[in-house]
Amino acid sequence: MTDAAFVPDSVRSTGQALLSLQGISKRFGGVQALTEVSLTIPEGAIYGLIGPNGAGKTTLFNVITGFYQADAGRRSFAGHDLPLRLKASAIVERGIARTFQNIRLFHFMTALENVMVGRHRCTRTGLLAALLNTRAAREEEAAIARRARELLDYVGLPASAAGRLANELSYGDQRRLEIARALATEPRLLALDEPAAGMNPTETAQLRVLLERIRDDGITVLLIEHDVKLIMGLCDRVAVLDFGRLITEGRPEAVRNDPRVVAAYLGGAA
Ligand SMILES: Nc1ncnc2c1ncn2[C@@H]1O[C@H](COP(=O)(O)OP(=O)(O)OP(=O)(O)O)[C@@H](O)[C@H]1O
Repeated sequence: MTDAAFVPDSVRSTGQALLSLQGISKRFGGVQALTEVSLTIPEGAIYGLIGPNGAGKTTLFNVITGFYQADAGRRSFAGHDLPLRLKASAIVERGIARTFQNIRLFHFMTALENVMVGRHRCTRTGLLAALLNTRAAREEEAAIARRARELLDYVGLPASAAGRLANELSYGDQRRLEIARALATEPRLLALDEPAAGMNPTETAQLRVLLERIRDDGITVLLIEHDVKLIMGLCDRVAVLDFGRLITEGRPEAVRNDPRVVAAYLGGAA
């Protein structure tokens, strides 16, 4: 059974909030996908979002990243209101970058070019300067390429991968490349939609090390993941959705033993 009066610890606590959601609801026709979800992601955390199939994880993720507009609720990011109507591109500009469950790279561009595309969102030189190939535009392009190479190295791709087409890379490397492209927008919150999906155990272990590094370098991480073992071992906090409601939220060891979570996953009553 869900507990409608549940208020997560992280909502009660003050300070350190990077992203706060209050009373977020979303309906698709006759389906109430989210009902008054409130949670706060503390800055500097790896924050996991789990729940059984159809619980509303992807919907909430899409609301956070501007791909869906919530019907009701409020949200704030880094102390500023983040209006529900903001589009995905505006959300990126505010400092939230995402990856996708099904890899969405530009497959016939090189790995380096894929990351440079992400970086171009942050450039200052205008289109006219780029077309005229001014010195400022050339210098900026060189700086973008330099930063893109750094990011490829940061996510663990070998230097030889930079010039290869994205679709020639291994699955695990494509996932890393997606993360590099998201990081190229210099986010404060990196939102990952099932980053370990389809990975073998070695790739998953490497991903874990990378995500901890990203967190330790000051970028907050949000992830949806079906690999509960990975979530429990990696996350600082975990939120659990069931039938569109937040049923519990807290440290992994507390969430793991919460009877509401056990019941949600087993499909029984708490
Ligand atoms: N675009 C949509 N149109 C209609 N219904 C939708 C849409 N997206 C999600 N839903 C419904 O909303 C509910 C929540 O779905 P959602 O995909 O958010 O769950 P989930 O927890 O991510 O599930 P899964 O783990 O299976 O990916 C489900 O009943 C789903 O069928």
